[in-house]
Amino acid sequence: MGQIYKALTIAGSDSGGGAGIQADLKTFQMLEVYGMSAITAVTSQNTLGVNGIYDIPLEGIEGQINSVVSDIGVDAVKTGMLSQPAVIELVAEQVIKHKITKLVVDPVMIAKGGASLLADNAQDALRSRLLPLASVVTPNIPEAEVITGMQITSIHDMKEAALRIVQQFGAGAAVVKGGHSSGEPTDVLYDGEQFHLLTASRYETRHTHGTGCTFSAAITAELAKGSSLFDAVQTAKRFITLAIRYELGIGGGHGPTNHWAYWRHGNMKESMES
Ligand SMILES: Nc1ncnc2c1ncn2[C@@H]1O[C@H](COP(=O)(O)OP(=O)(O)OP(=O)(O)O)[C@@H](O)[C@H]1O
Ligand SMILES: Cc1ncc(COP(=O)(O)O)c(N)n1
Repeated sequence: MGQIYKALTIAGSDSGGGAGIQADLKTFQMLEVYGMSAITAVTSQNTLGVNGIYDIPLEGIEGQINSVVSDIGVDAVKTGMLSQPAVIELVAEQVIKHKITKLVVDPVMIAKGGASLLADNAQDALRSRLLPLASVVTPNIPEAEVITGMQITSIHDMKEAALRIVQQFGAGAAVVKGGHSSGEPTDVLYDGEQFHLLTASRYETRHTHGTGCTFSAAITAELAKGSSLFDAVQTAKRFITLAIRYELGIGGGHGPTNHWAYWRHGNMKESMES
């Protein structure tokens, strides 16, 4: 079987299977990384929206992380929905305690349907406790605006926000995602030294539930395998573009992306270009 690479996601459960823990584990699996989870909250959710949020007690979250790390070990970790300031605090402590060096922080704040997945009073904890530990942070445009306090209306602004997330808040790198912009969905990576723009075609579809989770999980999987940050982000961009392009068309609202697409269509050269 060769070497087994391992990744842990610390995030919320999406009963509908398109975002959160479920999206992360499907993505890890497709990229041939062994996936593990520490669930922070259970959501009852489908493509129409979030119907309920049930937070897991702190000792339960800590127990899941300790169980996994102490026995199986992790090559990379990602965070998603962290829900409350105390959860952020706990995760930061665990990252330090377990000497996690490859940490992808997806600063999940609001679900596509509008439900809040991060308490308003948790934003400070996110900025001060978690961002300095992150190898890379992956906000969408509204999240980058909340983190930096600046308005983002152009690629120039996206670059400025990515720069601030690194220089002001201490993250190793930042990718400001362009899914919420108009026009091509260009993502801006600042790796601490230079900017890289990652562009793809925009597919007009309502089935974009969990795009951010899937993208950041793909970065995590590639980092777990030892890829450079730039290569990991490039692979993740390809993974999510194909997952959006080959939509499944499930559910009456914002349906999930297609986590099989990279595997089924990823080796077709033209699949990203047409
Ligand atoms: N319609 C689209 N066509 C192609 N790529 C897209 C589209 N929408 C988003 N993307 C890409 O998907 C990735 C995720 O970006 P997005 O800005 O949607 O994240 P997000 O809002 O955090 O996602 P979510 O909250 O749904 O999990 C980025 O690489 C972005 O460029
Ligand atoms: C448990 C969980 N985590 C993350 C998201 C964000 O995904 P989206 O913005 O596509 O709803 C979500 N809806 N649910």
